[in-house]
Order: sequence, then C-alpha cells, then structure tokens
Amino acid sequence: MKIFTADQVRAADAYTIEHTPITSLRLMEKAATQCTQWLIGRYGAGHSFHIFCGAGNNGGDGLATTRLLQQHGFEAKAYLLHYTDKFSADNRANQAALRGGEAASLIMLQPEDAFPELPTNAIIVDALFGTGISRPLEGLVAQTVQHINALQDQYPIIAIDLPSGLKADESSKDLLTVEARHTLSFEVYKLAFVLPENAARVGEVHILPIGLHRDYLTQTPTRYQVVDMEMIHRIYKPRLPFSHKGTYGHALLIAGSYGKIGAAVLSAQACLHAGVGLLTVYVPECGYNIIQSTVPPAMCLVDDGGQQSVQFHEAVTADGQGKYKTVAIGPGLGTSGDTAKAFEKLLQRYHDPMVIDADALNILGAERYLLEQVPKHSLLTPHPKEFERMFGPSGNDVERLEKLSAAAQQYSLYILLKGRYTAIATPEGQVYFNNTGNAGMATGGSGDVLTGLLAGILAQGYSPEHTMILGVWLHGLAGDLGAAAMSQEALTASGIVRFIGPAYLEIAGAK
Ligand SMILES: NC(=O)C1=CN([C@@H]2O[C@H](COP(=O)(O)OP(=O)(O)OC[C@H]3O[C@@H](n4cnc5c(N)ncnc54)[C@H](OP(=O)(O)O)[C@@H]3O)[C@@H](O)[C@H]2O)[C@@H](O)CC1
Ligand SMILES: [K+]
Repeated sequence: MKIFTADQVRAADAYTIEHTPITSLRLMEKAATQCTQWLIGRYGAGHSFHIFCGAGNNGGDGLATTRLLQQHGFEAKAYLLHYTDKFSADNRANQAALRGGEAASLIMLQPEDAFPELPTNAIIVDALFGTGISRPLEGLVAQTVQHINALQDQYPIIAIDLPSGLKADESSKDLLTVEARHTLSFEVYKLAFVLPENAARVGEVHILPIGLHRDYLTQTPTRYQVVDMEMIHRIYKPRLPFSHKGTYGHALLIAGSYGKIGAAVLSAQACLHAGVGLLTVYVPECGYNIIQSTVPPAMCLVDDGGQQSVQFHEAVTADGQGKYKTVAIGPGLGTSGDTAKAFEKLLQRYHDPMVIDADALNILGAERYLLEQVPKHSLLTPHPKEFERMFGPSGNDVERLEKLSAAAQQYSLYILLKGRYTAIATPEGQVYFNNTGNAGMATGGSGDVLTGLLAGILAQGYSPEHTMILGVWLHGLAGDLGAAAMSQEALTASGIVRFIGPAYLEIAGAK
C-alpha cells in the first residue's frame, strides 16, 4: 500500500472530484460514513460519542460523523472550537445539516469555556485538524488537546485522518498533538503513521476506503510504501515440482563465537526453514559439536581460531566464484582484530550480494572504509544502535530515514532499520515499511533468525530487493503466529523459527 504525502492526498481528492460526478461534500460524507461504521462496529450500544471539531474539512468530517451516528440512534455531540470564523465551505454545510437535526448536539466551544463534562460511557473523537495543519497548536486548540490527552486512560480517543497537530510528512517530535488509541485514515498510509516517534500518538491505524479515483491511486509514484499481502503475493514463488536441492542454492553462514554459538544455531535453523537447498555453517572449533547435534541438516566447517573465527575468508575461493550462492555473516561472530581482518579479506574475495548483520555490522561501524568494499546489492540488517554506529546519530525519525535512504543509495545496498515498522531502503531511493511483527519479538536471537531467513531466501534465487521484503515480512508474521499461539511474553527466537513454516502456509494459502 502506498504512502502518500499530504499534497498527494489533496491531489487525489481533486482528481476524484474532477474525473467523477462526486462533489467534495459527497466525498466528505463517504469519509464520515466509513468513520461512523467503524465507530459503531468497534464500540456499539451503550456508548456516547463526543466529537471535537476544527474549522476545516477535518472538522467537517467530524460534524458529518456526529449527524450519521445520531441517525443510527447513538448519542453524539459535536464540540466546534470557535477559535476562528474562517470555516471551510463543507464544514459550514455540515454545521447547517447538524443544526437541522437533534437540538443541542452542536456546541460552540469558546476560548473562555470550561472543557465539557463527559459521561463515563464517552468515546472521544478528534476531528480538529487533519492534513491542513499549518503551525503549532496554541490557545483554545492547544488547551483542548491537552485536556483530551489527559483523559486518555479514561476514554478511548479516536482520531479522524491524523491525530490533530501531527504533520503527515515531517517529524512532529517536539510538537503537541493528540495521542490517539486509534487513527482512522482514508485510502492510503501517511509517513507519520510509521515513524517510531509517533507510536503513542497514532495508536492503531485503520485505513478506510472512500472511493478516491483508482487511476490516481495506482498511477501516482510514491517514494514510500507499506508492504502488504498483495505485494508479498507478487514476490512469492511456490516451489517447482521437478526441482532438487541444487535448485534452491547453497548458503554459507559465518557465525558464532565462544558463548555465542546459539546465534549461529538460530540463524542456521531459520535459513533451513526459509527453504535453502544446502547450508554450510562456519564456526570456531568450540561450535562444531553444537552445530552438528542441533542442526543436523547443515554441514559444518570449523575455523582454527578456537573461540572466534579468523580464517573464514578461506571458505570461499579466491576468485569469489565458489559453490556458495550466498554468504551471510555476523550473528555472534565477535569483533576481534583478526576477525575484522578476515572479514576484510572476505569482502575482497566474494562479490555477490551478502547478508551482513550484528558483529559484522559492528566491524563496518568501526572500519567505515570497508563499506565501500561491501558487494553491491548486499543486505544490511542493523537495529537502531548498530545503524547509529555506522551512520551517526539523527535528531529525529525523519532525519534517520533520510540518512538510511542516502546510505542505501550511496553504497548501492539494501539497508533495513529495525522497528515496529521496519524500514527497508533500496539503492534506487525507495523505502518499504514492514507491517508484521510484534513486541514479543524484542527478544535475544530474533535478529539472528532474520539473518538466516534472508540468507535462505536469497540463496533460492530471489532478488535482493524481494529477499528483503519477503524475509522481513515472513519474520514478522512468524512472530505474530508464534505470539498468538504462546503469548508475546513467552515468544523466543526459537519460537519464531518454529512458525516460519506456518507463515509460509499463510502466503501459499492466500495465493
Ligand atoms: N483529501 C481527502 O481525500 C479527503 C479529506 N478529507 C478531510 O479533509 C481534511 C483536510 O482538510 P483541510 O484541508 O480543510 O485541513 P484541516 O486539517 O481541516 O485543517 C485546516 C484548518 O485548520 C486551520 N489550522 C491549521 N493549523 C492550525 C493551527 N495550528 N491552529 C489553528 N488552526 C489551524 C486552518 O486555518 P488557516 O491555516 O487557514 O488559518 C484551516 O481552518 C483531511 O485531513 C480529512 O480529514 C475528507 O473530508 C474527505 C476526503
Ligand atoms: K484529527
């Protein structure tokens, strides 16, 4: 699903009005109808709705929603903030329509008025500002937003289109905004929804269709997209009936050190569950028995280094055209000087896309010049701290995203940034946001599983871009299925591995 800028949303609106018989007032009615249906479906009988409206079209959505809720037999009141007399035309039309209905359901809130008393069954709806926000909140609107936020533990707060005060396309890091439990937005995502700094503001996002013109939605190029099942279906390739293990590639996984062989085990298991044809795991000597007994389908190569691998570059031939379709390196590897040297030699020998994670990223962070030597189109999988070590600190999430995208373009790499919506930046400047996964996956070894999964997918012949999108998505879905079966708390990295299979079945079943 595409992420539109506020300007693109406005253009979609205008295009729809120009190319179909629909008016802007009718489009607002559709938006309000969707919000009404969502609110009734979610909260139903026994609740009263208290809708705080601004002077623009977001306020218009709120006024229309109030009227529609009443028409469905619900108690609903609109509080129209009277901080200006500059109401939009559609806002005025909906004020008039509401005044024509139930008495006392449209209340003008003046700057000197106290915040209204709300009954215990209240649902607060925020329709103050949407994409038209143009400056920080102050005066009556700021006070109202502070009041609403102070009530968030008592009443659910539902924002229409955007939590008021939040900018759709920029960082709102230090701005006052509504803190919603749910945000009901229309047709497309907005960048603000996927930024970690907005997590407490947007809550759960629900995208509701309102009939914006398909041509505009499908033909407008966007820099950002949220990965969805449709995209996954386009990427996923079922196995061929006449295939053999050679069809699905041979991966080399270089991982583990004394005390961290578990990282190699988890990565190896994930790589096998991803569907790789053959797997060789390269570990220091202390890992040999462990790998052979816990991951029997994998072959094992042993380094002379004892506690940390220091000669793994020799596992690939000097011309880099050996038997391995892909190489993954990093989980539990260690960062000693000799390991770093071996990594540098590996980069000189191996020229196909690699998967680079954990300690291999830490080595890159310490020896930045090595970034230039990483094979083009390799996959880098840092968490925010590793990212910062490599590319420096950022003032806010949008700045970090720009840095991510700039690095992916500069070095021709696919780089992801882990988070609730993991961002995947491509060498072409695109950024995909992953929408699967849960807080139960914030557990040791979860990243090692992702590395193995990516290596297993890449080795099967998927392009690096498709590997990144499919791998991150499968990883999150396996985590979601695991959490559903055993709770987020009890989910472990091994649990994520166990649910890679069911996650594949979900894609295959829905295809
Ligand atoms: N496009 C679509 O697909 C559809 C869009 N729809 C809806 O329209 C919404 C966009 O409407 P919009 O353009 O009227 O902007 P909106 O957010 O209501 O705010 C503008 C008003 O706020 C004011 N204002 C701004 N900042 C302020 C501040 N800090 N403090 C005080 N005032 C401030 C600004 O005043 P001004 O800056 O002009 O002085 C103006 O009066 C969108 O989010 C969605 O809900 C749906 O109806 C149907 C389909
Ligand atoms: K709003």
